[in-house]
Amino acid sequence: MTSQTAPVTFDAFRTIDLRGAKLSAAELRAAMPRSSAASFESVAGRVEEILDSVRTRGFAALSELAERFDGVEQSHPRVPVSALKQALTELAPEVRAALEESIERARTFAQAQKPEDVTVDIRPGAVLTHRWVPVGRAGLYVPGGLAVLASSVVMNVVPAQAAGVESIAIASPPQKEFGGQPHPVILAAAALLGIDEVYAIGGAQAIAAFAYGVHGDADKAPIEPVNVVTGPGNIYVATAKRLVRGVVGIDAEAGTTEIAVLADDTAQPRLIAADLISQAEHDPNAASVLVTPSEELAAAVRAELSVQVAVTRHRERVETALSGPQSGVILVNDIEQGIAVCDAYAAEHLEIHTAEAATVGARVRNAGAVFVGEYSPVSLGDYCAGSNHVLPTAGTPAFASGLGVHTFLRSMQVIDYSAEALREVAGHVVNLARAEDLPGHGDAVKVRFDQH
Ligand SMILES: NC(=O)c1ccc[n+]([C@@H]2O[C@H](COP(=O)([O-])OP(=O)(O)OC[C@H]3O[C@@H](n4cnc5c(N)ncnc54)[C@H](O)[C@@H]3O)[C@@H](O)[C@H]2O)c1
Ligand SMILES: N[C@H](CO)Cc1c[nH]c[nH+]1
Ligand SMILES: [Zn+2]
Repeated sequence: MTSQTAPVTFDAFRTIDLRGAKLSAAELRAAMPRSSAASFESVAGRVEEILDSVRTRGFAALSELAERFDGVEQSHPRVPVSALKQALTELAPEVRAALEESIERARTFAQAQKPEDVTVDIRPGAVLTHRWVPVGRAGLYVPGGLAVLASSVVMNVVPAQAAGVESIAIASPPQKEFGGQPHPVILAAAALLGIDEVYAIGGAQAIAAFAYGVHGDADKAPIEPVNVVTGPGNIYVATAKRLVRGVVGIDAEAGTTEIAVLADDTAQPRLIAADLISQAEHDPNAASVLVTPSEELAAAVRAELSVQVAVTRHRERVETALSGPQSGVILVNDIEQGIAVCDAYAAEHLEIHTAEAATVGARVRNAGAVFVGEYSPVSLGDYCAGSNHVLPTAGTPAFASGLGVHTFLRSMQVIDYSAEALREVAGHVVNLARAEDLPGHGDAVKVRFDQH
């Protein structure tokens, strides 16, 4: 293990020492570093108010919220198609080339994810099909607060298109310096993917507009409600998605970014520090966590953080994120306990920097995505791996999945029995209906075979 030595170490990156601790599953989960500042509970009340105001007052509420949160005046949030075309024309060639590469890789992976329909002859003449159907309309959120994430256009749109969604709309916050439109690279990415329905709406209000729709009038074209809302965002966006779930489907609560790194003494502190910083720069509430049995590595990563944080572009944001209660080093006895800790934490991104990294990675159950070895950094997945960067956060990777083609598909069972096939099983249907005291069910089968 080599490292530049630094005069000071990043002491604000705190330690949780779990070596020797005998904790139940619930105690282990409770010991994980989490922020209460950016939690569902802390913002749910305010987000509910925003959702209600958009649901009940439509465009008037959207325009007030755009002024309050984004500092722009807005009469209608729809971005003209001409602005999308112009943004694409003016897109820097190297950014266009990078977006095209990102699209190409994401599309290859998305196409391969498409599930096949399954048809089974349960008995002669009794045919069942498990059919996959794309949702009709999807609303995709693209962040544009602290950073404008044009890459999230690719991550949202590509799987929706691969699934066959017919109607796709995008929302992203209005930017004051761009006349109240979303950032031009976001518009260009949408145009590159052939999307022409884009709204300059940010935060929880965008999720509300998609979930409930917005009524139009003589001057204002409506925003049609969608079936599924997807995409990443800050705590307001993630909370809004949880609250509208049920009115619409959602991908996952893809909220404030997290990275966990599981590492042993074969790891390079310089790379780990860079990766922790790369995700901390998303948000002051972002979480960067190192899980290791090596005190020496932990000290070396702290020293590297001191060096690298001092010169990073978003230093203040990164320092806040790294020194928050959601970040730090977790010391464990060995990699075995490290895996248990990573499963309890359930990070959005988990990097494995250990000997036999692929074998260790394969043993992890709970993570949004696993990045194996030192040449698979999260930044690669953020832009160009081909995998999707819209991933569950805040412990939800224990049950939720990242964005993919499946997000935009639902399955439907198709039942097709012939007369003979129904006759064969009719007695069992009648008997089960009788057992449930629902004889009408049995009669609905018998009537088909009654002589008139
Ligand atoms: N999990 C993932 O897959 C993933 C991927 C990319 C980014 N992210 C996360 O997305 C987030 C992007 O956040 P962002 O803020 O930069 O952009 P954003 O677009 O998510 O949020 C900006 C909007 O937040 C709203 N807002 C701001 N302050 C508010 C307040 N006090 N009350 C109510 N609403 C308010 C405003 O409407 C604003 O338009 C980051 O937290 C980043 O870590 C997550
Ligand atoms: N790391 C983010 C997911 O949490 C995705 C992203 C987009 N651009 C840069 N990073
Ligand atoms: Zn990122």
